[in-house]
Amino acid sequence: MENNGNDIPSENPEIVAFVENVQEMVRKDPSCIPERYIIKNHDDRPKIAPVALDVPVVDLSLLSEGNEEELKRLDLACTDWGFFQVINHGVAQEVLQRMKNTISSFFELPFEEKYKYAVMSPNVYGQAQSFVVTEEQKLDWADALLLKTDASYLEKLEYWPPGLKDAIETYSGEVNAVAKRLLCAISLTMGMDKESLQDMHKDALESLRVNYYPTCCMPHLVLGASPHSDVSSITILTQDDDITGLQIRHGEGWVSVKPIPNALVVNIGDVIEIWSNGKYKSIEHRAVTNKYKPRISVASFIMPSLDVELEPLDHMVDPLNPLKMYKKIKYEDYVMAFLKKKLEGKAHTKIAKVESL
Ligand SMILES: O=C(O)CCC(=O)C(=O)O
Ligand SMILES: [Fe+2]
Repeated sequence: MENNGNDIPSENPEIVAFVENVQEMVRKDPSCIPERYIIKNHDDRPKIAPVALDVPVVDLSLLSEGNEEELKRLDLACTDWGFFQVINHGVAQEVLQRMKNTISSFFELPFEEKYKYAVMSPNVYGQAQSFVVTEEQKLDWADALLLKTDASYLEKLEYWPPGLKDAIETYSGEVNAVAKRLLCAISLTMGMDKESLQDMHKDALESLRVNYYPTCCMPHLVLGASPHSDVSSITILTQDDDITGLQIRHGEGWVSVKPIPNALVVNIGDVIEIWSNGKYKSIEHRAVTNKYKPRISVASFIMPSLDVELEPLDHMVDPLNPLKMYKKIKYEDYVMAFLKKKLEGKAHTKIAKVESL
């Protein structure tokens, strides 16, 4: 492993993730882009202004009232896009703003301060990729702070960077409430009782990933986040209002998710794709960088408990969708397999796919 002074020693040789801190690298020399970040294949390089289409927007207050038209909009969004922006979600603008400000302040701290959180398992701060499995593997132009935010970890606040505690606790409490309301609406659109998905998230896990994408002098050569789908049930994302960075696969190409101020971006994760037998899509997405301004995004992953056995729900295997696309797999095994591989689009979903498909 190359040592440039930012390497974080790790007891675990498997974790070579903390090779370099991108923010520090850019601070020292904004014109330097090491080989390991440059995407060789031209087709995989990001197009900064791809297809101009807007992802669907849904109104959570209407969904929670059971508005039929809005539920239909949600159903289409989950089927055709796998992504949607949520407005009227009830999270106060101040809560979102405080979260973003607090995160910005954290990333402005000297490296040595942030570094203290690098090895404080279960939370980590460091290079954005959790597992870098080969020396050749391309690295993402990003740093990340990973925090477990479900009830069992909220008690272990000593792991949390001071100053972030209050903002994150308030924010994740509110996001949790949004998640519950969304799970109710999605239960309905999947033809189940309102409480069904919530019941399937007893002892749910939740983790929060704060992504920090430093500026890059040649944004067309690197990716902030490599294409991947999330292993969650749903992911709820807050992003900077004035920078477009998230792109999702749609049709033949990539579509930018243009921020709507104070809206939350939600995507269907692999768990709901499996439960719905592929009707709802866990769509590949990636993040691009820019020359002008660092970008922050905060992703909350809502996940079932690790001992849940995933497989398509019986009623989702219907005459329209008669073949089971996924076999039974324990969620823990699914997540572990994901973590051991480098991010490669939807390659990790293969472990749950029925072979003949
Ligand atoms: O920064 C973004 O917009 C995307 C982040 C993301 O996909 C993730 O953290 O899983
Ligand atoms: Fe993601």
